[in-house]
Amino acid sequence: MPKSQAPLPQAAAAPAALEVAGVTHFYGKRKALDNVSFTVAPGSFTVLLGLNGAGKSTLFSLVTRLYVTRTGAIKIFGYDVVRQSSQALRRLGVVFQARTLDLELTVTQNLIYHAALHGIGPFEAKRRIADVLARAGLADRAKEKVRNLSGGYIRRVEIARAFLHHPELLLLDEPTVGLDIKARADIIAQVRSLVADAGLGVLWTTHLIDEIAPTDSVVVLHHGKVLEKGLATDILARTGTSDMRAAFVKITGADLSHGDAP
Ligand SMILES: Nc1ncnc2c1ncn2[C@@H]1O[C@H](COP(=O)(O)OP(=O)(O)OP(=O)(O)O)[C@@H](O)[C@H]1O
Repeated sequence: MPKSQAPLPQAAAAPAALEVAGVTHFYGKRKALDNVSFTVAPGSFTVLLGLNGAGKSTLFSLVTRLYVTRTGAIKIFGYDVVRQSSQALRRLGVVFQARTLDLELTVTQNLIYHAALHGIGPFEAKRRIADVLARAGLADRAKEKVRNLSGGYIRRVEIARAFLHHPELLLLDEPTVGLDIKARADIIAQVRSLVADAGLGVLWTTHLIDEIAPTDSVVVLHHGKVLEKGLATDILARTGTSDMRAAFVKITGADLSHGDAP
C-alpha cells in the first residue's frame, strides 16, 4: 500500500469518568437493577433521574463499593471498582445522602481530618482547605462549629470536603433533599462551578426534575431499568416534549400528580 494510503493509527479513546456496563443487582429475589448501562463523560454534569425506589441508592452503593458488583462492571477512568479498587476510588469523591460531618468539630477540623485520611500533609491540607472553602463561599465559616450551621451550609461543607483530595469524578446522592429553594440553588451552583472550573465529572442523583439544565446529560432510571439517556435537549427532541417533566412522564408512564416528583 502506498504510504499516503496507510491507515492512520487509531487514537486510544479517552476512558469515561464513570462507566456502568450491564449491571444487575438483586436483594434476595428482588431485582433492584436490571442490566443498567451508561457513562459519565469527564467534565460533564450527569443527572441520574428516578423516583423513589428506582434504584439510585443501590447503584451508588455499587459504585462506592459498599456492595460488590456481581453482574456487569463499573469503571472509574477505566479502573474497575472491584479489581482495581484503589486506583478507581482514589479518583472518586462522594457526598452521601445522610450527613457525615462531626457536628462538634469546626469546619476546618472536619476538613483536616478528611485530608489526613487521604494522606495529605498538614501544609498542603491548609492550602487545599483554603481553596475548597473559597470555592464553596465558606471562607468566613472556617472556624465555626458545624453544629451551628444550617442544613444548606453543612451540605456545602460536605461538597467542599469531597473535593479536597482532588477527585476527577464526584458522586452526589440526592444532595438537596430537605433543603429550601435558596440552599438548593446555591448547592447546584457550587457543583456546576466545579464542573466548569475544575473539569470534574459529576453524577448527581435526584428525583427532582427541576434540577436539570438543558446542557446536562440525563439518565432516566425507572424500576431498576435505564429507559432513556442523553443530553436533556436531545431527550426533549426525541420525546417531542417541551420540558423534562413532560418527557419523564412520557418515558416512564409515571403518574406525578400525587406529588412524588415536583
Ligand atoms: N437493603 C435492601 N433490601 C431489600 N430491598 C432493598 C434494599 N435496598 C433497596 N431495596 C429495594 O430496591 C429497590 C431500589 O431501591 P433504592 O433505594 O436503590 O432506590 P432509590 O432510587 O435510591 O430510592 P430512594 O430515593 O427511595 O432511596 C427498591 O424496590 C427498594 O425497596
